[in-house]
Amino acid sequence: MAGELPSVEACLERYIPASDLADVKRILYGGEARKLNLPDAAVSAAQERDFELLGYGFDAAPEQLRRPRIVRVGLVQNKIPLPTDTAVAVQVAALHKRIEEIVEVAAMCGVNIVCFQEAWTMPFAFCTREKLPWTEFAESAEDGPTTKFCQELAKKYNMVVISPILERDEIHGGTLWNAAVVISNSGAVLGKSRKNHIPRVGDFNESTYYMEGNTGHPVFQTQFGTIAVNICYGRHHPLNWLMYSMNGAEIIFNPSATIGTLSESLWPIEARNAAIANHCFTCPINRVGTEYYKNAFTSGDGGKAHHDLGHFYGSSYVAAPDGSRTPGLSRIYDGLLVVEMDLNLCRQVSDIWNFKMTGRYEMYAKKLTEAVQPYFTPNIIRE
Ligand SMILES: NC(=O)NCCC(=O)O
Repeated sequence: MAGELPSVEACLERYIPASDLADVKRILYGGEARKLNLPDAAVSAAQERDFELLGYGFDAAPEQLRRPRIVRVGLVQNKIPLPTDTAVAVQVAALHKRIEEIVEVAAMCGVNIVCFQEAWTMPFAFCTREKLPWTEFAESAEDGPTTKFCQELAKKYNMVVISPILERDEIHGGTLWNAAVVISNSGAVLGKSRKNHIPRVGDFNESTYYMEGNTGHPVFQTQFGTIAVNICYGRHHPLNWLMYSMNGAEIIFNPSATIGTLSESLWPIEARNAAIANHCFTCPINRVGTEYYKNAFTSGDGGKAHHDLGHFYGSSYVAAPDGSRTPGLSRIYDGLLVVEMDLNLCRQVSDIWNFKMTGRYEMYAKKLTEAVQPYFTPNIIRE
């Protein structure tokens, strides 16, 4: 979008004096992330295919009894390639094609686990409150065309694929869900994780389409690490992150769709804080671009009807358990962020900070059990 700042990091690089830049990065990002050497073929393919390609690495200290557990994750952010009034099947096919060309580059970069953005096969059309044609984008998580497409990618590239889609569950009355399908590198569907928290903010009218998820906090044991998916608005709920961590997640992906005016100042904080609080890696991903709808819609606030939800600001990044983080991908371009991580860092940081040992979970569990009762009285001490 014309006039949008391409990237905060590029701005810092350009305007902070060289003598101060290392300190600024240490304070803002927890240090200068190690740059990955990505293959020339991948760099030129990304250029030809018109997307940004960045690579960083997080290291852990060598241990005597455990070998390093190195994994490469790939975070994909993209615009919708076609106008929102193009035929549904044509839009889906164009998105499959776009993702295929990005995943091919991810494979060249040695990515083991790739994750796409929330509802990646469609425009984020829930703002409109119209049912058709948007509900036609919904597919079976188990054997829909997008899952089949991702299974082929997973087998071809020996890669775990996380595919967040609008799910139609035919077995339960054709209900709709916002779900992430997790496909093993063998090509088998490992399972799905449904979005637990549905936004009721601004034009994010998702509650018109689907309900809060009923799959809890599943964690998937893959060949490359133990992973979970906390979809978008769940990012604002610290206990949601905690529960994935309680189930043993070492990497929590956060595929999202969110806009500048609402959440951009929260974006660098929430997932990074979750990585710190839970001794794990977190991977927030956001789409890019502004999606235009032919029929105007209102926000129910007396304001003018409008044709778009706002600017999706990308800025996908990875945060590590020690609180350091990579720079973000661009705010406006499609991109692939490749991040190498040694999962041994999770336990190493846990042994330093001990949040799992010092957390007073019993006390919280007891009080929360009381607090959700209708006749709860808060413990306020007055004079
Ligand atoms: N997709 C979604 O849940 N967006 C809500 C806005 C936000 O969480 O920033």
